[in-house]
Amino acid sequence: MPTWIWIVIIVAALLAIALVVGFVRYRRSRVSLAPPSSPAATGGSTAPPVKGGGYKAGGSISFSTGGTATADRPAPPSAPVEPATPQAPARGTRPFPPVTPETTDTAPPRPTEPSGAHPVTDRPETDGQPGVGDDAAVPRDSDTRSIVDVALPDAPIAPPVSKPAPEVETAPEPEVETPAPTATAPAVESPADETPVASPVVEPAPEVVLPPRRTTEFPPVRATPQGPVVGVQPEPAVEPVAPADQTAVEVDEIEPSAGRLNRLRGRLSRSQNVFGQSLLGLLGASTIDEDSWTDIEDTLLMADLGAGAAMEITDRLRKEIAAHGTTDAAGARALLRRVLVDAVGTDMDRSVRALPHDGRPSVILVVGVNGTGKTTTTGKLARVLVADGRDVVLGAADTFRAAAADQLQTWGDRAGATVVRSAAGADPAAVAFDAVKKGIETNADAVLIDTAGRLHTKTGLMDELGKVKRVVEKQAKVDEVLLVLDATTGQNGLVQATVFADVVDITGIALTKLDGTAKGGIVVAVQRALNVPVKLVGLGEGPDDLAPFEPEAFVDALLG
Ligand SMILES: Nc1nc2c(ncn2[C@@H]2O[C@H](COP(=O)(O)OP(=O)(O)OP(=O)(O)O)[C@@H](O)[C@H]2O)c(=O)[nH]1
Repeated sequence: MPTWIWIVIIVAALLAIALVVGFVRYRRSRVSLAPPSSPAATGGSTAPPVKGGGYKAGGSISFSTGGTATADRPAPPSAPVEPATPQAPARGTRPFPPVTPETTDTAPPRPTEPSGAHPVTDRPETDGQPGVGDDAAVPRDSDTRSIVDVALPDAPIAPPVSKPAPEVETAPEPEVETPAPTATAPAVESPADETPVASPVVEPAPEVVLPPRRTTEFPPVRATPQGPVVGVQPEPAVEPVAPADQTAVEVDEIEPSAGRLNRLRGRLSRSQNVFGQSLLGLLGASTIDEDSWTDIEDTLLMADLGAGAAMEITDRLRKEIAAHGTTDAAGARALLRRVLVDAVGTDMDRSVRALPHDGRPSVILVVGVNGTGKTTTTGKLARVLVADGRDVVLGAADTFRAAAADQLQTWGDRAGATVVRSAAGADPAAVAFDAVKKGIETNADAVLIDTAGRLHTKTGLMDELGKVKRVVEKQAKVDEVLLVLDATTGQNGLVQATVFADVVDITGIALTKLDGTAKGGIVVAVQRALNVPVKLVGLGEGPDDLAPFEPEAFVDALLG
């Protein structure tokens, strides 16, 4: 036979082999899912369809003591930690979606911004990226945006709060007569110079009115003339203190924290179902091909999981479906649930270190960018503690925004917690010091310190938070540094979170406004970026809309 015939035969044979191999590989990359006609038809698949999808976490917020254990970092998440900069995927086939500056785009002009303009426009070097001190939401510096504007949901009449009425106290004599520094520019000081300046504490004396009455709104906070000044009066930077008229305040009935999540059922699923339904829609298709996997990864990215997590979840889901030979939508859904729960992490200590130890109150610093919900979360947490029978002192160390102390005062009054505050513009560290001092003197269980986040430079933030922490630790250990993050700001919030983590040792995250976003994947992203667990989630503006974060309930709500 001539040579050319042999060559033709060999080439034809090679082509045939290549075709067969290509077809087999193509078939393997497709996963066919079809609804089972019967259990037998599905090989006895037992995964039941998940119903409801509401946030059904059964537990209450769990508290623990700090003490020596608090020096330890929480256990790392099961998944590997991504680099701190979320825009730089560790490995990836697609670039991370650009950060959408939706907040800065849509935020109205800030009338009370000191410079008269948004800081982003002031800082061209940021290239439009958010920075420390940028508002997470529409700025609310005016007195018109405080908790007094928030309507409370109807609450059933509950038994009276069985806490003793806090004593009416006069402001203590300041221990140090050194002039207080003005708060506009906290100076970097050596530890030796950080003897806190006793601020002119305006001690509220919440009057407990028994029996408690059903209330649906906070009474307006009425300004009263400034009381006599004790000690050295710091320069008021914004406006004089307008303490609440205590006689007008009633103590709320507070819902017990246990079981309250039933009331929040559905809040999360309503906002997140876009994400969950998209994923389930893709997985429920009759075939899942390469394009489907790409769409699944994109959906995870759009939910703000971060590039690394989105790719890992997609890869693992793909492998699991292939390994289990899953051929039905319910089975694929069960696998998706398991993969997502693992990504969120079930082995992290999510208890809030709010219980006293060593004969001293626990101290919790609440930090975060302004507008994220720090004051609200501080107030909500105080309510949970008080409902659990704890004595709580609140420190209004957010002295930057004039209304912040009033807002916290209202939360404290309504919950029956003591509030330590000072004039606007006072040294936040002095207020924090006074609050802890008060907590120790009154044998309180927990001192929650609300701090300001409006600092336009990392150095300023470091100076202020660092000083607050150091000054507090002259008296008691800081057991928990709770970073409050606004879930609606997504990756923007994540950038700011990493800055805070550089400044203080964050021990827990409170993710607020999860009721208003479909980007619940930020839970995974922020845990990976900071290596710190999400401990609390805010699911509404109501006073009891704070819930413990429970991975499985959260994922169930995502999947609707
Ligand atoms: N929907 C919703 N709104 C929330 C939640 N948490 C807080 N908010 C609202 O977010 C807004 C800002 O809350 P604040 O507690 O004042 O925020 P902040 O971080 O203390 O702000 P600054 O004092 O300016 O630093 C308020 O209108 C709150 O009612 C939440 O979980 N869900």
